[in-house]
Amino acid sequence: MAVQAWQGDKAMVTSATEAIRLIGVHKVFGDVATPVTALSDVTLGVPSGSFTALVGPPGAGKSTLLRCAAGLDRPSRGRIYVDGELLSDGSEAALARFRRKRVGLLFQQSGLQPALTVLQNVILPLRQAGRRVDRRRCQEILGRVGLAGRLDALPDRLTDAQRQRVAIAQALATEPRVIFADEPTAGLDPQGAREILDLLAESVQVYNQTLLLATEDAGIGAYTDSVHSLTAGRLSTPVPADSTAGGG
Ligand SMILES: Nc1ncnc2c1ncn2[C@@H]1O[C@H](COP(=O)(O)OP(=O)(O)OP(=O)(O)O)[C@@H](O)[C@H]1O
Repeated sequence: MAVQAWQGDKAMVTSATEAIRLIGVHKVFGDVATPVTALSDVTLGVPSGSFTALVGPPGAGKSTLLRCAAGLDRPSRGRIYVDGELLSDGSEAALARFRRKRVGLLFQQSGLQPALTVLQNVILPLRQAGRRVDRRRCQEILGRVGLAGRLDALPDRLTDAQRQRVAIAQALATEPRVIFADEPTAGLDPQGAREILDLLAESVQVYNQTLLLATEDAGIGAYTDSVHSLTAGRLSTPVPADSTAGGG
């Protein structure tokens, strides 16, 4: 098991089954005169192989938490472990390497390259990470997200939901252990949103990945293993999926 123990933290339970652990994470933006506290003493464990949601209103700190956990931003205080690696101490170069190799990012805007086809967009992150490109596998992933017939299409010929499917395929292609998704269904109609969430839930199972997803949608529990609630930068007790989804 690649996950190291969270040693030195006597209060924490050592766990080899957690993909993400935040310990006492604070994040303050702004200067000393006008600080904005985005995260306040957040401690959170996300089990390996789970689909975990972070729910909260606008400004609650969801994006900040995801950005810190994905190594895109640094906490002001506290420690973050992802896939057994302590992030908070890493250099910029080490963080960038970590992101390319271990983390998948799925954000509101898909960030697809408009001049590249669907298949080329899925191959791109592999090339950027210096990885061997297995076109057959990329095609298989695109088939799994329902785009087998659109491999050669350019992004502007797709619907919003299809573009988000390409972004999911991109996130899956590099085989990250952990995927961070920030409002991945924003702007989609209810049917499109349901399809994307079903797809993400299925991908977590098929590829045995860990997904931490931020949303304002309190109904997310129907898709996830657990839901954490974030309000004004503070986390409240997780809600077991059984109590929100009727055990299904
Ligand atoms: N780069 C930044 N500089 C200053 N303040 C920031 C910055 N990023 C976030 N904040 C502030 O931190 C707080 C949390 O913002 P964050 O975007 O993490 O919340 P959120 O729950 O993701 O909300 P939303 O869904 O609206 O993005 C807010 O008060 C926000 O204004």
